[in-house]
Amino acid sequence: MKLYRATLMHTPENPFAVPDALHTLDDGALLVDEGRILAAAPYPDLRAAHPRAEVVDLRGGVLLPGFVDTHVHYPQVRVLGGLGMGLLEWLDRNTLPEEARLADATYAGAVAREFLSALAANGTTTALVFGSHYASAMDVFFEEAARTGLRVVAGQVVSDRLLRPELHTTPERAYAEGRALIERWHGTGRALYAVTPRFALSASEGILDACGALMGEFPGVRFTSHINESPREIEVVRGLFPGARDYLDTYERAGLVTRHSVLAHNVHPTGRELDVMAAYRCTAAHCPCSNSSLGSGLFPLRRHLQAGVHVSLGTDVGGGTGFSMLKEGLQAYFMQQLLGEAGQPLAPAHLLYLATRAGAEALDLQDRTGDFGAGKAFDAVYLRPPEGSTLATVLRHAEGPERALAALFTLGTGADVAGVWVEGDRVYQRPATPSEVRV
Ligand SMILES: Nc1nc2[nH]cnc2c(=O)[nH]1
Ligand SMILES: [Zn+2]
Repeated sequence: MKLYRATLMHTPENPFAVPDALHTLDDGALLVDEGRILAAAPYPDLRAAHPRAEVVDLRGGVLLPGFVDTHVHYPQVRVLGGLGMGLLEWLDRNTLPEEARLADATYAGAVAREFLSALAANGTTTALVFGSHYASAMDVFFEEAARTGLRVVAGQVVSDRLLRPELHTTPERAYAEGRALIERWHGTGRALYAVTPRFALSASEGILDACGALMGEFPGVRFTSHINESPREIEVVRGLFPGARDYLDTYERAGLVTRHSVLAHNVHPTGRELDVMAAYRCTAAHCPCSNSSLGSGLFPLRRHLQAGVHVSLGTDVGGGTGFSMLKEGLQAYFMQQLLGEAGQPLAPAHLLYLATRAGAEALDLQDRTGDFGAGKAFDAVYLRPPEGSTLATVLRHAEGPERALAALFTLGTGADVAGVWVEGDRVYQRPATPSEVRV
């Protein structure tokens, strides 16, 4: 039994729905046994009740639930920073040539290790990972993920048109390879499988039906894809599916829109699409850095919330600008500010919820992770800025927890991540500098 003593902040409830959803404990503690949280309470109370528990002293920083990144591409870590292009040109010139290199499983293994260590180093403990087009690269990925201890929900990406020939498969092969991967990896350790057609633009009705067949046969499996990202992409999809009511319908008609579906972007939805997404209780994964970088547009968060659509956050590496969910939170805030009257004002509690609990809900993992409630796994990120940094100064002078949390999102980076745990296992520890005591 361990007591993690720290300033605690979490959002066990949805701040878009209830007031006072931000829970904080200044000198708090989590009582953890075998990776599970038994209690969150003021440190003196838990210490008195459990005098023999080992204390892990994390004072001087803030302990948050581990971040949940609901849209991030494993094969794209090496092509981050491809600026100056819109979505379709960026795919052709920057991204797909790299994705083709993952045909080599040794290359894929090196990329997987780089990708997973970047997730952990940024405090992400659970990720919905867009995979590779190659089944061999997915086996390598799941093996490496198991080694790190991170929670991953991931799947082979499938496409059968309009990319590069070496990235294309067939409906039959997509089904057979998907089935084998699900049987090998879904529910193995901390991994789950997500059926993942790249987007309707690169998927025929036949391959979407093959995806639907997998979803029908394996009810616990998740679904993810892209939707309504850029105006040009939407126009091409309209031409490819003349019978579809809209972009969502290309997935809906194949049985791919469910409570277990996470659709990335949705920057340009119609009213019907929002209503249908709300009815199925599926999620829109908002990727604000990617939308800014690729010039995709300003995400209509308020329209999503008004329609009742659940929204989570994703980094969209490599269309995005890195692995930091703090940066995504800040960029989400900026974009709502820029929308003026049409924007949704975001308080620090909203940013924390979007980066943690909302992602857990998107993946239907809210009983396991996303906040510090009793019974949840101890999945956590310890943010402790280096002495002398601007963030350390601002935190020291912050008037109250909301201001401290706002400072973490405004100024925090990967350099402030001092420790990360999944189910009580430490998956990242910042290398000690000479002036720093290890935690
Ligand atoms: N942002 C983004 N959008 C996509 N649409 C289809 N593929 C991709 C991708 O790799 N990144
Ligand atoms: Zn993406």
